[in-house]
Parts: sequence; C-alpha cells; structure tokens
Amino acid sequence: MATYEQQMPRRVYPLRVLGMGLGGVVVAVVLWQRQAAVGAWIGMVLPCFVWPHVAYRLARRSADPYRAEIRNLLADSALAAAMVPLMHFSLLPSVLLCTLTMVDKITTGIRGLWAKSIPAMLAGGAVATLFTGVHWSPESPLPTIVACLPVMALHTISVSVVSYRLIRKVSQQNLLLDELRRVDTLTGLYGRGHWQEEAEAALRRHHTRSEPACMLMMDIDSFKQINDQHGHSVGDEVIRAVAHVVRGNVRATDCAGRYGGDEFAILLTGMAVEEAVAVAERIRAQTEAIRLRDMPALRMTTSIGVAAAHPGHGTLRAWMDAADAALYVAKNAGRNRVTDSAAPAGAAPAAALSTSDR
Ligand SMILES: Nc1nc2c(ncn2[C@@H]2O[C@H](COP(=O)(O)OP(=O)(O)OP(=O)(O)O)[C@@H](O)[C@H]2O)c(=O)[nH]1
Repeated sequence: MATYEQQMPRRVYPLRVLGMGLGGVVVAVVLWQRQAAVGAWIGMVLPCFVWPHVAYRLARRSADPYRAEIRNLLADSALAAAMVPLMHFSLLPSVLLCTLTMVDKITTGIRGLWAKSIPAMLAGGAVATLFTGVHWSPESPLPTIVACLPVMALHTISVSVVSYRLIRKVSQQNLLLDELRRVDTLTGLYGRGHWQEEAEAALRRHHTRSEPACMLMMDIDSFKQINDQHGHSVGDEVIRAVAHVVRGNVRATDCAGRYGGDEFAILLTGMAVEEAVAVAERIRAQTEAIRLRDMPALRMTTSIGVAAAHPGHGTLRAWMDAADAALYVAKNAGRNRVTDSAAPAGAAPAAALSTSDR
C-alpha cells in the first residue's frame, strides 16, 4: 500500500491544477485589460496551465516522490511570484496570489516550508522582472477585482474544509487515545489510572453526599503456579476468563479495573456492603466454575476483600488499604473466599462456610 508520502503527488495534483488555473484566470484578466503582448500570455499560460501537469509527472517519476513534490511546491511559490511583474504589480491580484501561495505552504503542515518559499518567491519575482522590466501599475480596476473574488472564496472554503476534516480526525484520534489509556488491553476492563480516578470521585461523593460505595480487591489464587505449570499464554487466558466473569457481575454504573498482574479492583457505587459481599461471592463462585475450552481440567479460584467507604477513609489509599487488608485475611484463611473488612477480627470470612462445605 502506498504510504502517505508516496500518495502526496496524487493528492496535490488536482489542487495544483485548480489553484494555478484560477490564478491563471486572474492574471489573464489583468493581461487582457492592459492588452499584453504574446510573450506575456505565454508567460502566464506555461506556469498556470502547463506546469501543474509537468509537476505531477516529475513527482511520479522521481525515486523520492515526496522530496520531488516539496521541490514542486517551492516552484509553485516562485511561479506565483513571477506573475507579479507580469501583472505590472497590480495590487489586489499580486497580494492575493502571493498570500494564497503562502497559505498553501502553511497548510501542508510541512515544517518550515513556508519560510523556504520566501526566497523562492523573491527569486521568481526577480527573474520575471528581468524578462518583463519594471512597469509599475498598482491599480486594480473592477474586472480585476471581480476575477479575484472566486479565487478568494474557493480558496478560503477549501482551506476551511481541509482544516475541518483535520480537526475531526485529530479529535477522533484523541478519543481513541483516551480510550486506550483508560482500558486494559488484555481484559478490556479499565486500567489502573482510570479506575483510581473513578474511586477518588466515589470517595469524594461519599464524603460530601454520604453516597455509599464499596470496593472489591480481588486476586487470582496461586496464579504464579498456573503460569509456571502451563505458561504465560494460558495465564493470560485465565486473566481474560476471570475478567469476563467480573464484567458479567457489575452494572454499567460500576467501575471494574485490572489493577495489575492477576489483581482486579472493582468499585460498586451506591451499594451497601451486604450487597457488595453478595456480588463478590457470585464472582468467586463463577470463577471457581470457569472451564477453559482447551484446558478443561484447569481450575482457578479467587480471593476477594470487600471494603465499604466510610468517613474514616480520609484518602483513597486508606480505603484501598482496608480492602487489601480484607484480601490478605482471605488469602491467609485458605484462599477462594470473600472477606469483608468490617467483619470483626477472628470472625469467619464472608464466604468461608460456602467454600469449606464443598
Ligand atoms: N500470564 C500473565 N502473568 C502475569 C501477568 N502479570 C503478572 N503476572 C504474573 O502473575 C503472578 C502473580 O503472582 P502473585 O499474585 O504474586 O502470587 P500468586 O501466585 O497469585 O499467589 P497468591 O496471590 O498468594 O495466591 C506473577 O508470577 C507474575 O509474573 C500477565 O499479564 N500475564
């Protein structure tokens, strides 16, 4: 597939034909008004109507079409400036052609091209003056003004359309980048950064509006063994399968994230702790029931610590520490269980009975 740079001659060609052609019409009106000699007409036709096709062929045949096109763009500037002495410095069309030429260089987005085009324009103007001599006739009669209007209008509209498309594309790509930043690529759950922002906001709402919120910190049990025995790709598959279970047990208003390696963090907003423990228990039970298609014998379990936000949690760190401590208790109590951070020390973890019964 042709790269952006290889496609450049093809993209510039129609724009150059249009731009130089419209410029040619303006110059033609000035030449017609002052009843110019044949030499002046040839000096207008060659750059305005022949050059765009020559430029296209030069760029297409070049081993480096991009560099060739940059040279062509500089030649455009020189040729546009050469029209100024040809028009006897008629003020409006001269300023118009030079300005549009410069705008075209700026809108290519090629760094420094507009600056390089200044000497090209000076050279173009100087060489043309050598041929035409200096004839100072700056006035712009009505037919010249009328000929300038379509060029002004068309050029302004086309530059605006190009800018509009560019802005749309950039904002779409920014949205995509933002999405990539927020989402963990392995699981499709939120990434750590976004999850933390959401948890901070939930804690603030808890402090200001007493809105309940619960956090589940969850870790796949003995995951290192799964990796060691079956390899990292099976480990990744396990992480994805557990993430699928998590996603199936949270509401659209909740925020489920992969906090790191085999650790997940789930924020359940507007939910009392009893209900959060029930959600955690469902996730635990469904994780235990996972069977991978290619490895049906592989078993996996998860331990979950639950912590409801309370006024004593001055920072997100404090809230997370409470959930982590509950997770630690679940791991120490034998894994594959749910523990509520508010449960009194030494009390049976929330799901201890259900797991030891099996
Ligand atoms: N396959 C895979 N492994 C990962 C990824 N990120 C981290 N790990 C591994 O996950 C393992 C995490 O192990 P730990 O959580 O420390 O320990 P564990 O074996 O799960 O033991 P407990 O948590 O005490 O039950 C380490 O071996 C990491 O190398 C990942 O994206 N993919």
